[in-house]
Amino acid sequence: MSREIAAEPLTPEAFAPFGDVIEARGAPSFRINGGMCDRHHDLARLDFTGPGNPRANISIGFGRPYALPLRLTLVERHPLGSQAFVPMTEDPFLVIVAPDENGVPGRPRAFLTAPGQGVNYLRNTWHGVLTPLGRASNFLIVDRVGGGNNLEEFSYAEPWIVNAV
Ligand SMILES: NC(=O)N[C@@H](O)C(=O)O
Ligand code: NI
Repeated sequence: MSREIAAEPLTPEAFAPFGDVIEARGAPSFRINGGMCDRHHDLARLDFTGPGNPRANISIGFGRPYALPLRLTLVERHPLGSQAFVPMTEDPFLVIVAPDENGVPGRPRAFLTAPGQGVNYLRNTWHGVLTPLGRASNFLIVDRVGGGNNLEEFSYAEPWIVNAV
């Protein structure tokens, strides 16, 4: 079995089992501010649970770029909360997810974002860490603060070679 992973274009349909694509696509949900603003509403399934009064947290991550092809060994998941990354530039980034197979991640899938697309990982979804491409850039992060352990990491025995052709 090849350990080469070719990135796919990020689409809501393909990504749906893993999370949501955050972007202003198609007609707006509705207009606000007297018609001066088109609102694309309720784009992500936020989900925070567990001990210690969990709540949403907004942060900014200054992500440094990774070179391709990427040797992927580490994926992680957040059992107590969803996690969203929205780029603050038009630069693409790599979105890596994997199905859960009895508690361990299976073969990863990689998606390349179109300019401006962000993602929301559903709670407990295996994913690679934030992987900017191109320039170092800021990302808005929406995830969980609260009690308990919200990070589970897994290292594959052999690396996957991820590329974006
Ligand atoms: N820890 C953190 O803020 N980021 C990671 O969870 C990640 O998915 O990049
Ligand atoms: Ni994460």
